[in-house]
Amino acid sequence: MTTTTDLAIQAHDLRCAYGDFEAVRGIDLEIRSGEMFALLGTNGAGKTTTMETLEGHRRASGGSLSVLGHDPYTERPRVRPRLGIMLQESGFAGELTVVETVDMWLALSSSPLGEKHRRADTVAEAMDRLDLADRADTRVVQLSGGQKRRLDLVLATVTRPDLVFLDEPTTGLDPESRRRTWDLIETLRGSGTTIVLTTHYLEEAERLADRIAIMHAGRIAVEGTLAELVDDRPTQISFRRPEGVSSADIDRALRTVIGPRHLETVGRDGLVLDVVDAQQALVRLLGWAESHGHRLDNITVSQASLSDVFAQIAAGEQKQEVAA
Ligand SMILES: Nc1ncnc2c1ncn2[C@@H]1O[C@H](COP(=O)(O)OP(=O)(O)OP(=O)(O)O)[C@@H](O)[C@H]1O
Repeated sequence: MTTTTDLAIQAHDLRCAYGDFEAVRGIDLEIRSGEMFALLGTNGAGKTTTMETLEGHRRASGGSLSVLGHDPYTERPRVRPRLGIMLQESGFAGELTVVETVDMWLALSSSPLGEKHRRADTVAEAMDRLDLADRADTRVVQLSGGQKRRLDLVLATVTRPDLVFLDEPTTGLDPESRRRTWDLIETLRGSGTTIVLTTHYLEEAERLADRIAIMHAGRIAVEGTLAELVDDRPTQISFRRPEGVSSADIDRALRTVIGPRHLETVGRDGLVLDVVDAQQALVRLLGWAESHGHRLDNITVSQASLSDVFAQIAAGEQKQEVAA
């Protein structure tokens, strides 16, 4: 059982409004200490508003919220020193060098890492971790987009916060930089830091997050581990219709032998079956082909993914728009 003290963030019926418009419409969140939690959502779902409220930048318009045991808005001085925040857009002074920027950030932050010698060690270590050591004396204005993003991450984590908010940490990075950033985020989590992440890259959430919530229209549509989110979704088996077998014949045979949840023809002769038990369906499919002397080409089996879950939520959105 999770006790309240294990929770870094606890929200109940949290609401956030812009004037009369309620952007966040009553969400419940329980994020455990040391957990990596991904907050995803369709466009305009309310992720940024939620993050800003959790960070203490915005006052909730309803419900209750506790971050590290305090109200992040009214008790900001108690919460802020323990937070690291990586924003989507950083406002660095371009004329400062990388090391000056990190040093100034530490000096301004209310973190306990105040002493000068410890500060120097911390800056060097952080820059090293993020492959920015050879850019220490480069002016920020001269950094590439990817290097700026890594500097954002240095600033969010250099004070060794208990709770870090990462807002789209790998947007604009090439695949190699993205992978390196993922490694760093995993190292951060390994050190016991609680991390709340937003991202538009679903594979990023799949790879990094312990639990995932997908928001839609101000509410949390689904929430759980990746396995919980995809578990009751069908697996897809696809293959090419064997030569000499008509669509009607194969349709009849597959419905009898496998009984798929859904059967679809793709293109001229591609077939896609949604099945619940992939192993059983495959055995039956191959048995049927063998016994009838058919050859099945291009067989693929694909497990349901986060993108299927996301697509279904987004499709619900389109239906609502049409109905509206
Ligand atoms: N300052 C504001 N004033 C009025 N409405 C706002 C304001 N900021 C955001 N909204 C609205 O609140 C809703 C949620 O916006 P929010 O930026 O939190 O969504 P999001 O999930 O981060 O979206 P996206 O992924 O598209 O960036 C949207 O309908 C948006 O238009």
